[in-house]
Amino acid sequence: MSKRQDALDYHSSGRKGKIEVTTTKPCATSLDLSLAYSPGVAEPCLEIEKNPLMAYEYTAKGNLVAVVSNGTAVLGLGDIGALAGKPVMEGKGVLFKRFADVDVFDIELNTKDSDEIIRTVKLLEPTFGGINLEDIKGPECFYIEEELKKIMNIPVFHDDQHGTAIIANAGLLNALVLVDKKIEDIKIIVNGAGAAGIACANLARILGARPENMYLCDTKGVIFKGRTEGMNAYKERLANDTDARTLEDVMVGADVFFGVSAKGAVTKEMVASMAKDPIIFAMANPDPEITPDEAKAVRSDVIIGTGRSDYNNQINNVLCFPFLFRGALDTHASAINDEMKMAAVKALAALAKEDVPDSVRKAYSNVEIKFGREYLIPKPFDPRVLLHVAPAVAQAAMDSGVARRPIENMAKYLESLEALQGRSKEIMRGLINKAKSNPKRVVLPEGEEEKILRAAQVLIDEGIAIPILLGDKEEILAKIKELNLDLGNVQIIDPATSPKRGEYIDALFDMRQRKGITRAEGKRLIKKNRNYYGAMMLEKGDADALLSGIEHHYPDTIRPALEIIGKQEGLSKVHGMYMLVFKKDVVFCADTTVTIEPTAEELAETAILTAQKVRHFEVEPRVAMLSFSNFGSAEHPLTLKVKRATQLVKEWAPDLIIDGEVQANLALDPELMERQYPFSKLKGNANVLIFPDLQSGNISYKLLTRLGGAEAVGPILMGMKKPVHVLQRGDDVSDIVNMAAVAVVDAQMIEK
Ligand SMILES: NC(=O)C1=CN([C@@H]2O[C@H](COP(=O)(O)OP(=O)(O)OC[C@H]3O[C@@H](n4cnc5c(N)ncnc54)[C@H](OP(=O)(O)O)[C@@H]3O)[C@@H](O)[C@H]2O)C=CC1
Ligand SMILES: CC(=O)C(=O)O
Ligand SMILES: [Mg+2]
Repeated sequence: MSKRQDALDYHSSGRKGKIEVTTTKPCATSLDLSLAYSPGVAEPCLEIEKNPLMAYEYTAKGNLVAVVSNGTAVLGLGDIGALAGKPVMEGKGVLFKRFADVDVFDIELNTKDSDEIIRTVKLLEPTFGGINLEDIKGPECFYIEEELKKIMNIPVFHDDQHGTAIIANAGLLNALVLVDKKIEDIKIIVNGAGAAGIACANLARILGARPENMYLCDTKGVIFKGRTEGMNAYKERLANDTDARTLEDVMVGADVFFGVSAKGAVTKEMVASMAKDPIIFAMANPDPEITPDEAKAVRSDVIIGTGRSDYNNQINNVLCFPFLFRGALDTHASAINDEMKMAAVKALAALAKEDVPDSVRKAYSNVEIKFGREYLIPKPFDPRVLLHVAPAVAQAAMDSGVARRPIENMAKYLESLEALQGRSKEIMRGLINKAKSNPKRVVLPEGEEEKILRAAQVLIDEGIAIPILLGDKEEILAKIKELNLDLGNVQIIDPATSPKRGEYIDALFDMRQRKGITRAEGKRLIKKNRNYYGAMMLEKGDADALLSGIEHHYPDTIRPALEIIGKQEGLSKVHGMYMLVFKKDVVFCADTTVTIEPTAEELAETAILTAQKVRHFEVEPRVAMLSFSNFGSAEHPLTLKVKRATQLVKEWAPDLIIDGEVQANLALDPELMERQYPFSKLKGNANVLIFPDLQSGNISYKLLTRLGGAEAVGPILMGMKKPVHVLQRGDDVSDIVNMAAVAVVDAQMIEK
């Protein structure tokens, strides 16, 4: 199918268009109706009448942005009219929602009369927390924005001007670092002197570019002092005192080209005439002024970005407006000012220099992403952009006095932004904060693995754990250097040469001599098998937790821990669970990894240990003992086993909220439970699901991740004497960090 057809089908398949409105409150009963609408709704109305700021409390205003366009400069398609521009405006709504959870109404206005637009938008003020002007052409856009800013008390921001300027200049600052040039010295060409061009030029000047080194061009060529054709006050202010008349003229010796004009406006010859290490941001959409392939064909030293997502270095305002508005809305800012824009430039530029998480690499087909010529600015799917840009903007709003609701606790604010990105972040953040309150030593036997080293960096930077790396010291240090990490004085131990190896060999021999291990074999295991060395460190108190398995088979990792550490006294087995995170829910599933056919006693043990572990996550467990029967509805040895296990849990842990045996749908439907089985102890839907055997547990959690879209954290091992967790092959850095936090909190509990 053609790309054109793909795009048309994308827009027309299913519900037409790209957006719909959903509600945030229930409206299922007549009580709901009386609250949502008459008579209840009168109460918030009266509160807002008394104090208009209460609209932020009782309505969606504070998170609602109008994307307003008259369709006169839709991408680089030009004046295609308000209606034809609607797919782009809906698209902006999708991006606002996807990247920053900002709600949008797109408003297409069928007029080219600037004053009519101003009047209309002003009248919309009660509805919205902010106004994002989009694809309104220059020079009208300047007047419209300036006037609206004067008369409105909510942020008004023309995305094509400032969003583009912010991202282009953030990219420029980083590109200049790479080519070792100073902004004061460079010659900059801006092609296109409309909304985007004028704003890009103005911001570059604020950042230090010299007016005499900057040349603007439009359809009539260079904008020079004294030109009369096609001029306006905004072009006039940036006119250069020059004899050059064409783009071709000014491109000679230029260091930087900003293209915000039209497809194909730049030729290969022009690129060839630029200075050494030329920087080209060909930002026209959907087709750039010149493609990266064309530019690279004539200049191997070029650094190039485009507005498109299918090339490296996407210089597009999508990287700005969702996050900038997030910070502005969260502070109830009355405006988006220069300080906030500058904060966004700096935050974006700085973030590109940081190490990139695996989740981002995965979203981009695992390509290596590292600050450099092909990665100047962060990627839109990098979840850290929200966490860096929104707080920087919010802080600038507060510092510059436009915030009407200052953020009192930035750390909490950051957590709330993480929560926007999913429940897992929120729950994991709780656990990570617990870990940070008293970090413990976590030994990582796979010390030279890249993911382990990157995870160690996060653990150190965030103060979650004190990593100890096992492996060849020289090799690990070289890898740290190659990855550009800074692990400070991280402890690195080579088991082959460690002074402790004798003591550990003796201990292993003592433990295992009657279980078939000779002294020579003990020596080999401690020196050569780092999982044995790591487990022995834990046993001897030289580490507080062990985390391994990223490059090993599960049995190879767990065996040394079972032999050396062993399970807790009084337990029949160790048990394994997964935390499954859905958009709105979290469930904990066990046993998903260890015991194939548990007895009733073992099942009861799984339930109790899982409930205990769930409390580490600050979640109150509600346990369902799953089967294919509801409270005796089907009598069979398998259902009777679950029934008996439930009774045992009730005896052994009488305070636990638990019931069974139940079918999965009933466990997750409190209304049905209340209606049909009002006697059940399980009130509210279950968040801990105990499966009757390993087959059902393992199959279910895998189905839930595959078909249900759940994110899985685990396997979390329960019942070991000391904290040991097994990583999965293919785990990301964030998975390793999460499991380290789990291990640290385990270690804290043991200390208590
Ligand atoms: N990557 C990104 O994030 C963004 C990219 N853009 C792109 O920038 C372009 C302009 O958008 P915007 O500023 O909003 O539109 P405007 O209509 O406000 O401005 C367009 C400007 O480009 C000039 N122009 C048009 N064609 C040419 C050409 N062949 N050579 C030189 N100048 C030309 C026009 O000249 P004149 O004044 O003589 O009419 C005008 O100055 C679009 O392609 C758009 O997609 C815009 C915003 C963000
Ligand atoms: C990206 C954008 O806003 C534009 O091309 O108009
Ligand atoms: Mg636009």
